[in-house]
Amino acid sequence: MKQPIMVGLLGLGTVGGGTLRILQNRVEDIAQRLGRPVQVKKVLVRNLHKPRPVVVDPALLTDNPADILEDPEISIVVELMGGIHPALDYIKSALKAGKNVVTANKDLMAVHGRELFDLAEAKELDLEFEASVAGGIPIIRPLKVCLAANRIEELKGIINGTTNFILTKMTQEGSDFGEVLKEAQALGYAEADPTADVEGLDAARKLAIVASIAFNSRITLNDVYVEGITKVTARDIQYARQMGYTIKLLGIAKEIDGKVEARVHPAMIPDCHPLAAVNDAFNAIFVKGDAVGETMFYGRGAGDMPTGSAVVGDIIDVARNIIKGHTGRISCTCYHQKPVRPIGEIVCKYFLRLVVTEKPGVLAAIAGVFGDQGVSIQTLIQQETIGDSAEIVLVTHPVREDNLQMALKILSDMPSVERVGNVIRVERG
Ligand SMILES: NC(=O)C1=CN([C@@H]2O[C@H](COP(=O)(O)OP(=O)(O)OC[C@H]3O[C@@H](n4cnc5c(N)ncnc54)[C@H](OP(=O)(O)O)[C@@H]3O)[C@@H](O)[C@H]2O)C=CC1
Ligand SMILES: N[C@@H](CC=O)C(=O)O
Ligand code: NA
Repeated sequence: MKQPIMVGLLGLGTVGGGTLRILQNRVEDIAQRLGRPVQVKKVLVRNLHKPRPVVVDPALLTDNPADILEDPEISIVVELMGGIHPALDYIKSALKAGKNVVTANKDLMAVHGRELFDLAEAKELDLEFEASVAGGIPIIRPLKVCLAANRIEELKGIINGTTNFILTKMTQEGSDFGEVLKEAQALGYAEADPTADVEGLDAARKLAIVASIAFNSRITLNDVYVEGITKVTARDIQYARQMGYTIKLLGIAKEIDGKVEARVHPAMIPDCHPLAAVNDAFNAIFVKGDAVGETMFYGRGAGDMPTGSAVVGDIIDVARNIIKGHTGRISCTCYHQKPVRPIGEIVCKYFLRLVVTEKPGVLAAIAGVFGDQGVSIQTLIQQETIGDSAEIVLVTHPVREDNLQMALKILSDMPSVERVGNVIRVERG
Protein backbone atom coordinates (compact mmCIF):
# COMPACT_ATOMS: atom_id res chain seq x y z
CA MET A 1 0.00 0.00 0.00
CA LYS A 2 1.23 3.49 -0.85
CA GLN A 3 2.06 6.21 1.73
CA PRO A 4 -1.02 7.45 3.60
CA ILE A 5 -2.44 10.94 3.09
CA MET A 6 -1.94 12.54 6.51
CA VAL A 7 -4.71 14.51 8.15
CA GLY A 8 -4.65 16.80 11.18
CA LEU A 9 -7.94 17.46 12.99
CA LEU A 10 -8.45 20.74 14.83
CA GLY A 11 -11.24 19.90 17.33
CA LEU A 12 -12.77 16.68 18.62
CA GLY A 13 -16.22 17.74 19.82
CA THR A 14 -19.56 16.81 18.23
CA VAL A 15 -18.45 17.10 14.59
CA GLY A 16 -14.82 16.09 15.21
CA GLY A 17 -16.08 12.96 17.00
CA GLY A 18 -18.39 12.04 14.10
CA THR A 19 -15.63 12.70 11.57
CA LEU A 20 -13.07 10.53 13.38
CA ARG A 21 -15.59 7.73 13.86
CA ILE A 22 -16.43 7.67 10.13
CA LEU A 23 -12.75 7.74 9.16
CA GLN A 24 -12.17 4.79 11.53
CA ASN A 25 -15.22 2.83 10.30
CA ARG A 26 -14.47 3.38 6.60
CA VAL A 27 -10.69 3.11 6.67
CA GLU A 28 -10.44 0.20 4.22
CA ASP A 29 -13.10 1.45 1.85
CA ILE A 30 -11.45 4.88 1.68
CA ALA A 31 -8.05 3.31 0.96
CA GLN A 32 -9.61 1.25 -1.84
CA ARG A 33 -11.37 4.25 -3.32
CA LEU A 34 -8.23 6.36 -3.36
CA GLY A 35 -5.57 3.70 -3.80
CA ARG A 36 -3.96 5.23 -0.70
CA PRO A 37 -5.08 5.26 2.94
CA VAL A 38 -6.10 8.40 4.79
CA GLN A 39 -4.61 8.56 8.28
CA VAL A 40 -5.32 10.95 11.14
CA LYS A 41 -1.92 11.89 12.49
CA LYS A 42 -2.83 14.42 15.22
CA VAL A 43 -5.94 15.88 16.85
CA LEU A 44 -5.91 19.30 18.51
CA VAL A 45 -8.13 19.77 21.58
CA ARG A 46 -8.29 22.28 24.43
CA ASN A 47 -8.47 19.75 27.23
CA LEU A 48 -6.35 16.61 26.85
CA HIS A 49 -8.08 14.82 29.72
CA LYS A 50 -11.74 15.30 28.78
CA PRO A 51 -13.72 12.13 27.92
CA ARG A 52 -14.17 11.87 24.14
CA PRO A 53 -17.23 10.77 22.15
CA VAL A 54 -15.07 8.34 20.14
CA VAL A 55 -12.31 5.85 20.85
CA VAL A 56 -9.06 7.71 20.30
CA ASP A 57 -5.44 6.79 20.95
CA PRO A 58 -4.32 9.35 23.60
CA ALA A 59 -1.02 9.68 21.71
CA LEU A 60 -2.93 11.34 18.84
CA LEU A 61 -4.19 14.17 21.05
CA THR A 62 -2.33 17.43 21.43
CA ASP A 63 -3.04 20.88 22.80
CA ASN A 64 -0.31 22.45 20.70
CA PRO A 65 -1.54 23.64 17.26
CA ALA A 66 2.04 23.64 15.91
CA ASP A 67 2.01 19.82 16.10
CA ILE A 68 -0.40 19.97 13.16
CA LEU A 69 0.23 23.29 11.45
CA GLU A 70 4.00 22.81 11.34
CA ASP A 71 4.10 19.09 10.55
CA PRO A 72 5.29 18.79 6.93
CA GLU A 73 3.74 15.31 6.62
CA ILE A 74 0.20 16.62 7.20
CA SER A 75 -1.35 17.69 3.90
CA ILE A 76 -5.01 18.17 4.98
CA VAL A 77 -6.00 20.27 7.99
CA VAL A 78 -9.59 19.76 9.09
CA GLU A 79 -10.89 22.65 11.21
CA LEU A 80 -13.79 21.61 13.49
CA MET A 81 -13.27 23.97 16.40
CA GLY A 82 -15.77 26.67 15.47
CA GLY A 83 -15.73 30.42 16.09
CA ILE A 84 -13.52 33.05 14.47
CA HIS A 85 -10.49 33.06 16.77
CA PRO A 86 -8.16 31.21 16.76
CA ALA A 87 -9.71 29.16 13.92
CA LEU A 88 -9.05 31.92 11.34
CA ASP A 89 -5.36 32.16 12.24
CA TYR A 90 -4.96 28.39 12.21
CA ILE A 91 -6.57 28.05 8.76
CA LYS A 92 -4.45 30.88 7.39
CA SER A 93 -1.29 29.29 8.82
CA ALA A 94 -2.27 25.94 7.32
CA LEU A 95 -2.82 27.46 3.86
CA LYS A 96 0.40 29.49 4.06
CA ALA A 97 2.23 26.27 4.95
CA GLY A 98 0.84 24.65 1.77
CA LYS A 99 -1.80 22.49 3.48
CA ASN A 100 -5.28 21.94 2.06
CA VAL A 101 -8.15 22.82 4.37
CA VAL A 102 -11.55 21.30 5.12
CA THR A 103 -13.80 23.20 7.51
CA ALA A 104 -17.35 23.09 8.92
CA ASN A 105 -17.03 26.65 10.17
CA LYS A 106 -19.82 28.87 8.82
CA ASP A 107 -18.94 31.74 11.20
CA LEU A 108 -15.62 32.02 9.38
CA MET A 109 -16.74 31.32 5.84
CA ALA A 110 -19.63 33.81 6.03
CA VAL A 111 -17.29 36.65 6.99
CA HIS A 112 -13.74 35.75 5.95
CA GLY A 113 -14.49 33.55 2.93
CA ARG A 114 -12.96 35.94 0.39
CA GLU A 115 -9.68 36.28 2.30
CA LEU A 116 -9.34 32.52 2.77
CA PHE A 117 -10.15 31.81 -0.88
CA ASP A 118 -7.50 34.34 -1.99
CA LEU A 119 -4.90 32.52 0.10
CA ALA A 120 -5.97 29.10 -1.15
CA GLU A 121 -6.05 30.27 -4.77
CA ALA A 122 -2.59 31.83 -4.56
CA LYS A 123 -1.21 28.48 -3.37
CA GLU A 124 -3.43 26.32 -5.64
CA LEU A 125 -4.83 24.53 -2.62
CA ASP A 126 -8.27 23.13 -1.81
CA LEU A 127 -10.51 24.88 0.69
CA GLU A 128 -13.66 22.77 1.12
CA PHE A 129 -16.59 23.51 3.42
CA GLU A 130 -19.56 21.26 2.57
CA ALA A 131 -20.43 20.75 6.25
CA SER A 132 -20.74 24.49 6.88
CA VAL A 133 -24.21 24.65 5.31
CA ALA A 134 -27.02 22.24 6.17
CA GLY A 135 -24.69 19.68 7.83
CA GLY A 136 -24.86 16.36 5.99
CA ILE A 137 -26.91 17.60 3.03
CA PRO A 138 -24.83 18.03 -0.13
CA ILE A 139 -25.46 21.62 -1.22
CA ILE A 140 -22.13 23.44 -1.78
CA ARG A 141 -20.77 20.99 -4.35
CA PRO A 142 -24.15 20.58 -6.13
CA LEU A 143 -24.32 24.37 -6.52
CA LYS A 144 -20.68 24.74 -7.62
CA VAL A 145 -20.54 21.68 -9.86
CA CYS A 146 -23.80 19.90 -10.70
CA LEU A 147 -25.92 23.04 -11.19
CA ALA A 148 -23.17 25.15 -12.80
CA ALA A 149 -25.16 25.21 -16.05
CA ASN A 150 -27.91 27.27 -14.43
CA ARG A 151 -28.63 30.87 -13.60
CA ILE A 152 -29.98 30.37 -10.09
CA GLU A 153 -33.13 32.41 -9.51
CA GLU A 154 -33.99 31.54 -5.96
CA LEU A 155 -32.97 29.56 -2.87
CA LYS A 156 -35.36 28.96 -0.03
CA GLY A 157 -34.88 26.65 2.90
CA ILE A 158 -34.78 25.50 6.47
CA ILE A 159 -31.09 25.69 7.30
CA ASN A 160 -30.96 25.56 11.08
CA GLY A 161 -31.66 22.26 12.80
CA THR A 162 -31.97 23.64 16.34
CA THR A 163 -34.73 26.14 15.54
CA ASN A 164 -36.56 23.65 13.34
CA PHE A 165 -36.44 21.16 16.23
CA ILE A 166 -37.81 23.82 18.61
CA LEU A 167 -40.59 25.01 16.26
CA THR A 168 -41.59 21.41 15.49
CA LYS A 169 -41.94 20.53 19.17
CA MET A 170 -43.79 23.80 19.92
CA THR A 171 -46.19 23.12 17.02
CA GLN A 172 -46.76 19.39 17.47
CA GLU A 173 -46.51 19.00 21.24
CA GLY A 174 -47.08 22.54 22.55
CA SER A 175 -43.65 22.26 24.23
CA ASP A 176 -41.93 25.05 26.09
CA PHE A 177 -39.21 26.91 24.15
CA GLY A 178 -36.52 26.69 26.87
CA GLU A 179 -37.00 22.97 27.52
CA VAL A 180 -36.75 22.06 23.83
CA LEU A 181 -33.66 24.22 23.41
CA LYS A 182 -31.98 22.23 26.20
CA GLU A 183 -32.90 19.00 24.39
CA ALA A 184 -31.42 20.32 21.12
CA GLN A 185 -28.21 21.21 22.97
CA ALA A 186 -27.98 17.73 24.52
CA LEU A 187 -28.39 16.18 21.05
CA GLY A 188 -25.41 18.20 19.75
CA TYR A 189 -27.49 20.29 17.31
CA ALA A 190 -26.96 23.70 18.88
CA GLU A 191 -23.94 25.96 18.50
CA ALA A 192 -21.56 26.48 21.45
CA ASP A 193 -23.57 29.68 22.05
CA PRO A 194 -27.17 28.71 21.14
CA THR A 195 -28.12 32.40 20.79
CA ALA A 196 -26.64 32.09 17.30
CA ASP A 197 -29.29 29.46 16.50
CA VAL A 198 -32.37 31.02 18.08
CA GLU A 199 -31.58 34.57 16.93
CA GLY A 200 -31.19 33.40 13.32
CA LEU A 201 -27.46 34.18 13.01
CA ASP A 202 -26.43 30.61 12.29
CA ALA A 203 -28.97 30.41 9.45
CA ALA A 204 -27.87 33.85 8.20
CA ARG A 205 -24.25 32.69 8.03
CA LYS A 206 -25.27 29.63 6.03
CA LEU A 207 -27.47 31.72 3.75
CA ALA A 208 -24.57 34.12 3.09
CA ILE A 209 -22.38 31.16 2.08
CA VAL A 210 -24.89 29.48 -0.27
CA ALA A 211 -26.18 32.75 -1.74
CA SER A 212 -22.59 33.74 -2.62
CA ILE A 213 -22.20 30.49 -4.54
CA ALA A 214 -25.67 30.55 -6.10
CA PHE A 215 -25.45 34.12 -7.40
CA ASN A 216 -21.66 34.17 -8.02
CA SER A 217 -21.43 37.29 -5.90
CA ARG A 218 -19.91 37.66 -2.42
CA ILE A 219 -22.66 37.98 0.20
CA THR A 220 -21.41 38.32 3.77
CA LEU A 221 -23.23 38.02 7.08
CA ASN A 222 -23.81 41.81 7.18
CA ASP A 223 -25.73 41.65 3.89
CA VAL A 224 -28.33 39.27 5.34
CA TYR A 225 -31.43 40.59 7.09
CA VAL A 226 -31.87 38.50 10.27
CA GLU A 227 -34.73 37.80 12.67
CA GLY A 228 -34.77 34.77 14.97
CA ILE A 229 -37.57 32.74 16.51
CA THR A 230 -37.59 34.16 20.04
CA LYS A 231 -40.67 36.30 19.38
CA VAL A 232 -42.76 33.42 17.96
CA THR A 233 -45.42 32.58 20.54
CA ALA A 234 -47.80 29.66 21.05
CA ARG A 235 -50.55 32.11 20.03
CA ASP A 236 -48.91 32.78 16.63
CA ILE A 237 -48.55 29.04 16.07
CA GLN A 238 -52.20 28.52 17.00
CA TYR A 239 -53.38 31.20 14.50
CA ALA A 240 -51.09 29.77 11.81
CA ARG A 241 -52.61 26.30 12.30
CA GLN A 242 -56.11 27.75 12.16
CA MET A 243 -55.28 29.35 8.78
CA GLY A 244 -53.63 26.19 7.38
CA TYR A 245 -50.07 27.50 7.77
CA THR A 246 -46.90 26.26 9.51
CA ILE A 247 -44.30 28.60 10.99
CA LYS A 248 -40.70 27.85 9.97
CA LEU A 249 -37.46 29.78 10.23
CA LEU A 250 -36.61 30.28 6.55
CA GLY A 251 -33.51 31.44 4.75
CA ILE A 252 -34.50 33.08 1.47
CA ALA A 253 -32.21 34.41 -1.26
CA LYS A 254 -33.35 35.66 -4.68
CA GLU A 255 -31.91 37.55 -7.57
CA ILE A 256 -34.40 40.03 -9.00
CA ASP A 257 -33.41 42.69 -11.57
CA GLY A 258 -29.71 42.17 -10.86
CA LYS A 259 -30.07 42.73 -7.10
CA VAL A 260 -29.65 39.95 -4.53
CA GLU A 261 -32.08 39.70 -1.65
CA ALA A 262 -30.99 37.63 1.38
CA ARG A 263 -33.09 37.27 4.50
CA VAL A 264 -33.66 34.93 7.46
CA HIS A 265 -36.84 35.21 9.49
CA PRO A 266 -39.80 33.18 10.75
CA ALA A 267 -42.32 32.72 7.98
CA MET A 268 -45.77 31.22 7.61
CA ILE A 269 -45.91 28.72 4.78
CA PRO A 270 -48.97 26.78 3.60
CA ASP A 271 -49.27 23.33 5.22
CA CYS A 272 -49.23 21.78 1.73
CA HIS A 273 -45.78 23.26 0.96
CA PRO A 274 -43.04 20.57 1.09
CA LEU A 275 -41.02 22.70 3.55
CA ALA A 276 -43.94 22.55 6.02
CA ALA A 277 -43.32 18.80 6.34
CA VAL A 278 -39.61 19.21 7.16
CA ASN A 279 -39.54 18.54 10.89
CA ASP A 280 -37.20 18.07 13.86
CA ALA A 281 -33.52 18.74 13.10
CA PHE A 282 -34.01 18.04 9.39
CA ASN A 283 -33.10 20.75 6.89
CA ALA A 284 -34.24 21.26 3.32
CA ILE A 285 -33.24 23.71 0.61
CA PHE A 286 -35.18 24.54 -2.53
CA VAL A 287 -33.05 25.71 -5.41
CA LYS A 288 -34.63 27.07 -8.58
CA GLY A 289 -32.43 27.25 -11.67
CA ASP A 290 -33.39 28.52 -15.13
CA ALA A 291 -32.49 25.21 -16.80
CA VAL A 292 -33.14 22.58 -14.14
CA GLY A 293 -36.30 24.14 -12.67
CA GLU A 294 -37.03 23.35 -9.03
CA THR A 295 -34.83 20.99 -6.99
CA MET A 296 -34.95 20.21 -3.31
CA PHE A 297 -32.14 18.99 -1.06
CA TYR A 298 -33.30 17.32 2.14
CA GLY A 299 -31.61 15.62 5.07
CA ARG A 300 -30.02 16.01 8.47
CA GLY A 301 -28.65 19.50 8.99
CA ALA A 302 -26.90 18.91 12.30
CA GLY A 303 -25.43 16.26 14.57
CA ASP A 304 -22.17 14.34 14.77
CA MET A 305 -22.51 11.64 12.08
CA PRO A 306 -24.48 13.62 9.43
CA THR A 307 -22.06 16.54 9.67
CA GLY A 308 -19.11 14.13 9.84
CA SER A 309 -20.42 12.60 6.61
CA ALA A 310 -19.99 15.94 4.80
CA VAL A 311 -16.57 16.53 6.36
CA VAL A 312 -15.27 13.07 5.38
CA GLY A 313 -16.69 13.53 1.86
CA ASP A 314 -14.58 16.68 1.58
CA ILE A 315 -11.49 14.93 3.00
CA ILE A 316 -11.81 12.15 0.39
CA ASP A 317 -12.26 14.73 -2.38
CA VAL A 318 -9.20 16.70 -1.30
CA ALA A 319 -7.17 13.50 -0.93
CA ARG A 320 -8.13 12.53 -4.50
CA ASN A 321 -7.03 15.96 -5.74
CA ILE A 322 -3.71 15.58 -3.92
CA ILE A 323 -3.14 12.17 -5.48
CA LYS A 324 -3.98 13.44 -8.98
CA GLY A 325 -1.96 16.64 -8.45
CA HIS A 326 -4.79 19.06 -9.12
CA THR A 327 -5.70 20.73 -5.82
CA GLY A 328 -7.25 24.20 -6.12
CA ARG A 329 -9.25 23.11 -9.19
CA ILE A 330 -12.58 24.51 -7.94
CA SER A 331 -12.02 27.73 -6.12
CA CYS A 332 -14.01 30.87 -5.37
CA THR A 333 -16.90 31.35 -7.82
CA CYS A 334 -17.81 34.94 -6.85
CA TYR A 335 -16.82 36.68 -10.07
CA HIS A 336 -19.60 39.33 -9.91
CA GLN A 337 -20.35 41.90 -7.23
CA LYS A 338 -24.11 42.37 -7.36
CA PRO A 339 -25.90 44.96 -5.20
CA VAL A 340 -27.88 43.71 -2.22
CA ARG A 341 -31.59 44.61 -1.99
CA PRO A 342 -32.46 46.23 1.37
CA ILE A 343 -35.25 44.52 3.36
CA GLY A 344 -37.47 47.61 2.92
CA GLU A 345 -37.75 46.83 -0.80
CA ILE A 346 -39.07 43.28 -0.49
CA VAL A 347 -42.71 42.58 -1.26
CA CYS A 348 -44.73 39.93 0.58
CA LYS A 349 -47.86 39.26 2.60
CA TYR A 350 -47.81 39.83 6.37
CA PHE A 351 -49.60 38.22 9.31
CA LEU A 352 -50.26 40.86 11.98
CA ARG A 353 -51.47 40.63 15.55
CA LEU A 354 -52.41 43.96 17.14
CA VAL A 355 -53.69 44.57 20.67
CA VAL A 356 -55.96 47.63 20.74
CA THR A 357 -58.32 49.37 23.15
CA GLU A 358 -61.82 47.98 22.77
CA LYS A 359 -63.91 50.99 21.66
CA PRO A 360 -65.93 52.01 18.62
CA GLY A 361 -64.05 53.38 15.62
CA VAL A 362 -60.65 51.77 16.39
CA LEU A 363 -60.83 49.23 13.56
CA ALA A 364 -61.83 51.98 11.12
CA ALA A 365 -58.89 54.15 12.28
CA ILE A 366 -56.46 51.24 11.78
CA ALA A 367 -57.89 50.50 8.34
CA GLY A 368 -57.42 54.21 7.52
CA VAL A 369 -53.69 54.11 8.44
CA PHE A 370 -53.20 50.96 6.35
CA GLY A 371 -55.06 52.56 3.42
CA ASP A 372 -52.87 55.70 3.58
CA GLN A 373 -49.71 53.57 3.42
CA GLY A 374 -50.95 51.36 0.59
CA VAL A 375 -51.39 48.30 2.84
CA SER A 376 -54.52 46.40 1.88
CA ILE A 377 -56.06 43.80 4.16
CA GLN A 378 -56.66 40.42 2.56
CA THR A 379 -58.32 38.68 5.53
CA LEU A 380 -59.44 39.82 8.95
CA ILE A 381 -58.97 36.59 10.85
CA GLN A 382 -60.12 37.47 14.28
CA GLN A 383 -61.22 40.30 16.50
CA GLU A 384 -61.30 38.90 20.01
CA THR A 385 -62.14 40.87 23.14
CA ILE A 386 -59.77 40.34 26.09
CA GLY A 387 -60.96 42.49 29.04
CA ASP A 388 -60.86 46.16 27.93
CA SER A 389 -58.69 45.25 24.95
CA ALA A 390 -59.25 43.55 21.64
CA GLU A 391 -56.81 41.45 19.63
CA ILE A 392 -57.03 42.08 15.91
CA VAL A 393 -55.46 39.42 13.71
CA LEU A 394 -55.16 39.94 9.96
CA VAL A 395 -53.24 39.04 6.83
CA THR A 396 -52.33 41.72 4.29
CA HIS A 397 -52.15 41.50 0.51
CA PRO A 398 -48.56 41.58 -0.83
CA VAL A 399 -47.04 44.96 0.04
CA ARG A 400 -43.61 46.57 0.12
CA GLU A 401 -41.98 46.15 3.55
CA ASP A 402 -41.21 49.89 3.84
CA ASN A 403 -44.93 50.68 3.55
CA LEU A 404 -45.89 48.09 6.15
CA GLN A 405 -43.23 49.29 8.61
CA MET A 406 -44.39 52.92 8.19
CA ALA A 407 -47.99 51.86 8.87
CA LEU A 408 -46.88 49.95 11.99
CA LYS A 409 -44.89 52.95 13.22
CA ILE A 410 -47.92 55.24 12.88
CA LEU A 411 -50.14 52.63 14.56
CA SER A 412 -47.70 52.20 17.47
CA ASP A 413 -47.92 55.94 18.14
CA MET A 414 -51.75 55.84 18.30
CA PRO A 415 -53.05 55.79 21.92
CA SER A 416 -55.70 53.21 21.00
CA VAL A 417 -53.04 50.71 19.79
CA GLU A 418 -51.65 49.13 22.94
CA ARG A 419 -49.03 47.02 21.17
CA VAL A 420 -48.10 45.19 18.01
CA GLY A 421 -48.31 41.54 19.13
CA ASN A 422 -46.30 40.11 16.25
CA VAL A 423 -45.55 40.52 12.56
CA ILE A 424 -44.72 37.39 10.54
CA ARG A 425 -44.08 37.31 6.81
CA VAL A 426 -46.29 34.94 4.82
CA GLU A 427 -44.53 33.09 2.01
CA ARG A 428 -46.65 31.76 -0.80
CA GLY A 429 -44.36 28.87 -1.69
N1 LIG B 1 -22.79 20.51 15.84
C1 LIG B 1 -23.31 20.45 14.62
O1 LIG B 1 -24.30 19.76 14.37
C2 LIG B 1 -22.67 21.21 13.50
C3 LIG B 1 -21.58 22.03 13.72
N2 LIG B 1 -20.99 22.68 12.67
C4 LIG B 1 -19.80 23.48 12.88
O2 LIG B 1 -18.73 22.58 13.20
C5 LIG B 1 -17.78 23.21 14.05
C6 LIG B 1 -17.60 22.38 15.32
O3 LIG B 1 -18.84 22.29 16.00
P1 LIG B 1 -19.06 21.26 17.21
O4 LIG B 1 -18.36 19.99 16.93
O5 LIG B 1 -20.52 21.25 17.43
O6 LIG B 1 -18.32 22.04 18.39
P2 LIG B 1 -17.85 21.44 19.82
O7 LIG B 1 -17.90 22.61 20.75
O8 LIG B 1 -18.61 20.22 20.14
O9 LIG B 1 -16.33 21.03 19.56
C7 LIG B 1 -15.29 21.95 19.42
C8 LIG B 1 -13.96 21.21 19.54
O10 LIG B 1 -12.92 22.14 19.24
C9 LIG B 1 -11.97 22.15 20.32
N3 LIG B 1 -11.53 23.54 20.49
C10 LIG B 1 -12.30 24.64 20.54
N4 LIG B 1 -11.53 25.73 20.69
C11 LIG B 1 -10.27 25.30 20.74
C12 LIG B 1 -9.01 25.95 20.89
N5 LIG B 1 -8.91 27.27 21.03
N6 LIG B 1 -7.89 25.19 20.88
C13 LIG B 1 -7.98 23.85 20.74
N7 LIG B 1 -9.14 23.17 20.59
C14 LIG B 1 -10.27 23.90 20.60
C15 LIG B 1 -12.71 21.67 21.55
O11 LIG B 1 -11.79 21.07 22.43
P3 LIG B 1 -12.24 20.42 23.84
O12 LIG B 1 -13.08 19.24 23.46
O13 LIG B 1 -10.99 20.01 24.50
O14 LIG B 1 -13.02 21.48 24.56
C16 LIG B 1 -13.68 20.65 20.92
O15 LIG B 1 -13.07 19.40 20.79
C17 LIG B 1 -18.35 24.61 14.30
O16 LIG B 1 -17.79 25.49 13.35
C18 LIG B 1 -19.84 24.45 14.04
O17 LIG B 1 -20.47 25.66 13.66
C19 LIG B 1 -21.45 22.56 11.38
C20 LIG B 1 -22.54 21.77 11.12
C21 LIG B 1 -23.25 21.06 12.17
N1 LIG C 1 -26.39 24.68 15.18
C1 LIG C 1 -26.56 24.25 13.83
C2 LIG C 1 -25.69 23.07 13.57
C3 LIG C 1 -25.45 22.86 12.15
O1 LIG C 1 -24.99 23.71 11.41
C4 LIG C 1 -28.01 23.88 13.57
O2 LIG C 1 -28.76 23.78 14.54
O3 LIG C 1 -28.39 23.74 12.40
NA1 NA D 1 -23.81 20.40 3.64
